[in-house]
Amino acid sequence: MGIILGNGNVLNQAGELTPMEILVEKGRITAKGETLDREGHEWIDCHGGMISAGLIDAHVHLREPGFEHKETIETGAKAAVQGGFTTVACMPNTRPSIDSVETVTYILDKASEAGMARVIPYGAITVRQLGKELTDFAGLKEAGIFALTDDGVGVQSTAMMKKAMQKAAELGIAIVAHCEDEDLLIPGAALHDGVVAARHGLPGIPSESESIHVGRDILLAEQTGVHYHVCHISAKESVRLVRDGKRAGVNVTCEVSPHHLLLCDEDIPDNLDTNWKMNPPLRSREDRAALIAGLKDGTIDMIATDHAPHTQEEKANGINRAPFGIVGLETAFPLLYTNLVQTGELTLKKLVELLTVKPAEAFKLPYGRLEVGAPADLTVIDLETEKTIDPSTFASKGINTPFAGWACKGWPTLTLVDGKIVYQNV
Ligand SMILES: NC(=O)N[C@@H](CC(=O)O)C(=O)O
Ligand SMILES: [Zn+2]
Ligand SMILES: [Zn+2]
Repeated sequence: MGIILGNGNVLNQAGELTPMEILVEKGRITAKGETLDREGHEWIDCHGGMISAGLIDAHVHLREPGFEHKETIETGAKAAVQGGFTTVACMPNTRPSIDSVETVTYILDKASEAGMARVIPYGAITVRQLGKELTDFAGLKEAGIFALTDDGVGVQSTAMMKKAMQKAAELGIAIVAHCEDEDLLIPGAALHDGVVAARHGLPGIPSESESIHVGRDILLAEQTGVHYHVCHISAKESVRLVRDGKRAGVNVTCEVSPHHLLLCDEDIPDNLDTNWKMNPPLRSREDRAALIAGLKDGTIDMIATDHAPHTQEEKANGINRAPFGIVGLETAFPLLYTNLVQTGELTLKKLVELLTVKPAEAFKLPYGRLEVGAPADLTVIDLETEKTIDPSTFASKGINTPFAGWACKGWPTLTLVDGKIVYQNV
């Protein structure tokens, strides 16, 4: 017996929503058609929602092992499916960091116990993410890592980055970079080095602290031939460097977060609420415009949330001492749909691609496509009902978001992973 998703619509090649039923059997999509034979199958009413391939997030922090007070693999994977994400790639800045086969195995076991979203762990580039010694790339690959990154910190040494890229290229693994040159950081700086930091008399985080690493690494990627991916791109100069790198034939991709697309430093409230503190910081209005332009012209390959849960106590430490980071899994699609698609900045088709097939293509994942034969990772989204973002409804332990109270359409109502219903709210 299979499951038919009925009374739903899918995007066609032209980007129009057209009625379509989807049959799911034994974890795969086995048929698509305007009306399918219901005989012997369970029929689920999608209430006119959009049926899409499950969303993919190449950048989340699940905090386990070590920081279970912020999030666990179970709560994070549950937050993922509640947000329509069926695959999430989790970052290695845990304790211990994901720098050993044991920790990779631990995470994969916990994720399959949770039985929610697929969780694909990143391996650390350097041991304990200290930037001093490369991890065992081949061993980590064998254990099942998604790609390599030291996200949370930048790889400071150019020589170390070059060595990492050479080795990763040999093994066919991507190097994914948190771009931040610590030489250019002022301790305690929390906001972008721009008008808002200046108005508050605060030290700022300059755009060059990011873009210098982006430029350096694109040159190294050109040399080594590795697939190089830039995390949470935020500065207009970084976008330009990636655009030029692509033009020059370098194998470079990048992601942008929903918050950098939707907010800029001028939106930060005067009380300096720490839910507006994240790394990289919200940059200027011009940077935000450059990110949207980069999405439109294909320079930016995908949207990734950088879901970074922290506790209320940690976030209550004031703008200088609170940790960087905001949650994103449960608000990404509604926010982007409402504030980029409904406003006419992006088409719905483009938004869905940026969250499905584009990350799948960049990282050669077998997900993200609504095709017969593909794994049945599916998301149904209600594009009509408006609801207000309410952190008390989050499955995540983190409620650190600057978007509480925003009215949005585009809420996921049904999520299937591997043919199993893991979230349903209809
Ligand atoms: N983005 C953030 O502001 N914080 C991330 C670290 C990171 O993504 O660099 C975290 O782990 O909390
Ligand atoms: Zn980062
Ligand atoms: Zn991150």
